[in-house]
Amino acid sequence: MSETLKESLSSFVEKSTPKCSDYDKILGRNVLVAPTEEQYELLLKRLKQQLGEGRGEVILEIGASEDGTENGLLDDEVEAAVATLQSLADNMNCSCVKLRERKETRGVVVQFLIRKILDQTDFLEIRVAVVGNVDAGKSTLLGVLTHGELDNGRGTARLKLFRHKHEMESGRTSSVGNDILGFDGEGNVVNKPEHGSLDWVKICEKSSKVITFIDLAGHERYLKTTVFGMTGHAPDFGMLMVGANAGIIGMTKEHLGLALALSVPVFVVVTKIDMCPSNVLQDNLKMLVRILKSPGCRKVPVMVKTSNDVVLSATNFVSERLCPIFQVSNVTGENLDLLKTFLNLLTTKMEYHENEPAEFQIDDTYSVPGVGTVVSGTTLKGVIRLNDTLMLGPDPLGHFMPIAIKSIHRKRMAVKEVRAGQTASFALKKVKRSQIRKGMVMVSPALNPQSCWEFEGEILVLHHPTTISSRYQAMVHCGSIRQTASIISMSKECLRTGDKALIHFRFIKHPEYMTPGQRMVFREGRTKAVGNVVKIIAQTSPSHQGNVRAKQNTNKQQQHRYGHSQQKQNIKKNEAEEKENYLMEEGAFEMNKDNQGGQGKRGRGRRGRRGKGLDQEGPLLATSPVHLVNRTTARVQ
Ligand SMILES: Nc1nc2c(ncn2[C@@H]2O[C@H](COP(=O)(O)OP(=O)(O)OP(=O)(O)O)[C@@H](O)[C@H]2O)c(=O)[nH]1
Repeated sequence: MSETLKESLSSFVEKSTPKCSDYDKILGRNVLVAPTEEQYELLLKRLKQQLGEGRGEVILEIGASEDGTENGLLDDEVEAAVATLQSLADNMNCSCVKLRERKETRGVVVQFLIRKILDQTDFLEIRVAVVGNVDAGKSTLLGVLTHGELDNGRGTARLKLFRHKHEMESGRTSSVGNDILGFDGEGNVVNKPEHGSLDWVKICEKSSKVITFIDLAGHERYLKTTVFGMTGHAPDFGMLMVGANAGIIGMTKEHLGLALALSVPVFVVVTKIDMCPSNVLQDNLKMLVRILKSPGCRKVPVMVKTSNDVVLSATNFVSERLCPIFQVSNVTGENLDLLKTFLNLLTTKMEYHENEPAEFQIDDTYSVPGVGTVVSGTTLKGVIRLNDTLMLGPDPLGHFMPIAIKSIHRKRMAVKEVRAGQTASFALKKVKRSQIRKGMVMVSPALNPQSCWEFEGEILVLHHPTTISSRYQAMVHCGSIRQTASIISMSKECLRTGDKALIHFRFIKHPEYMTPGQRMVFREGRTKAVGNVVKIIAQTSPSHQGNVRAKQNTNKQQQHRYGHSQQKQNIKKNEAEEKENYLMEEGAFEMNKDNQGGQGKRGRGRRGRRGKGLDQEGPLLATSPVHLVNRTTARVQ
């Protein structure tokens, strides 16, 4: 183990290791060597609890003494302890894989990965949001990891991941993409591309753990999409990418700040070490460590250089505070094995409640030929089974409608159920894609879901150039909700950077489904505030503006349903409007410095109508059919 890692961890581990009096009887070096019956039962109970906390896996150490002195087991003791551990693992239907062994004062201390053995259609799921400035090498690293082929330094690896024609042409990611990396029980990568493409079903069948990378755009103009990826896709971890030669530039700090604000634990991957002079690399690493340790971040950075470091940092990566740093090359492959081992060992401590009524947040919708309307998203609570009836909503009037789950896919694999913490897509019957939008939910009828136009949030302003006061409007990101809201009132007269306040918000377009305690981001351009939803304000009649809008939308829906003579025309009009709304949402009509062409005029018109305070960024998504077609047929999980 490198000295720096040892030093950084020693103080940290002591503070973060929980002491639990219930399990006093199973502490100590020898407990696994010859446990009594009572101890064995307690060990089993503890293992069950740890597996539950780690969503199906845990790293255990044998041979460490209670007080840290006289560590280590002798050869025959190790044999006995391993036999006990194996028996405990068998009892819990788990695999038991040795990770590393170290010499201590008395003998050896060994660490094992205990992982639940699941059937072919089940696997552990970890979501990693990939962030970092443009050109940091995000898409390239994902291409290299998931396809097993190194990059040539000129972008060959990333081509496998781009979804849009304009991405191929510009080399820039613009949408939220998903890529998966599967590990079998022994920790081997199972991804095997056939003719350049990956069969997700095969990967999932062979995997006991699947890492889903949420590939987010690095460019500032796509910040709205990046924030949506971080809030709406519920990542367990953030992988912050930094180009070795460029260092902390552009959006790197913004993305790090976002992960911190959303309490997503972060690890850093420094790429391009093959092409960076060592003095530049050292300077950039120093700067990175300084930023991570700064009062704003309060992280404990650790450089991961050996496989021992990997196990140690993965074992202690239970807290948001630790921040492992990897230095890799996508061209030579240096240190990529360390990163892969680390990914295999990642376990989330996020709590998911399977016993509560189901809640599913929708982050995308699709029209799949021959299947119909499909929604994808994350199961936040409970278990959703085939043929369950859930309440889908809220619609523009704030209502929910019952909807039956006709088929479920996890990572494109047909399954019978999904549990809290897992992403999935559902094929829905008798509902048009145009009736569903990102941010809607599907929840158990037992929750009797209510929508809200207004809510209260406790907010900390991270950055604002001047002051925020009532009637200020900005984008609320909360789960997969992404809608402009205006400030009705605040507990303070005005807010500046660093101020905290209780704020009463009102959505401007339609009601949403929210729950107290949800994390939220309130932002416009570089203005950023974060906080929690504290109160949902039940409201029987929405605001006037909302009411009119809601009525218009409902009328359109009724016309769809009852098939008036103008039905076809209306459908066309609705579709055109929906397309326009979508493009408007994505900022395609907004003016942008890089594009002063035909769209600009339209952009000004839109901007004019949308008024002050709306999202200022102007991603120039292609408005060509290519983009729209791609979007519609984008990958379904
Ligand atoms: N020499 C070298 N080049 C790399 C490495 N990683 C990425 N590159 C190159 O860096 C360029 C940018 O990589 P991308 O993967 O597109 O960067 P990105 O962070 O995904 O950029 P956005 O998608 O726009 O956010 C490409 O030309 C890659 O070939 C590396 O480790 N070494």
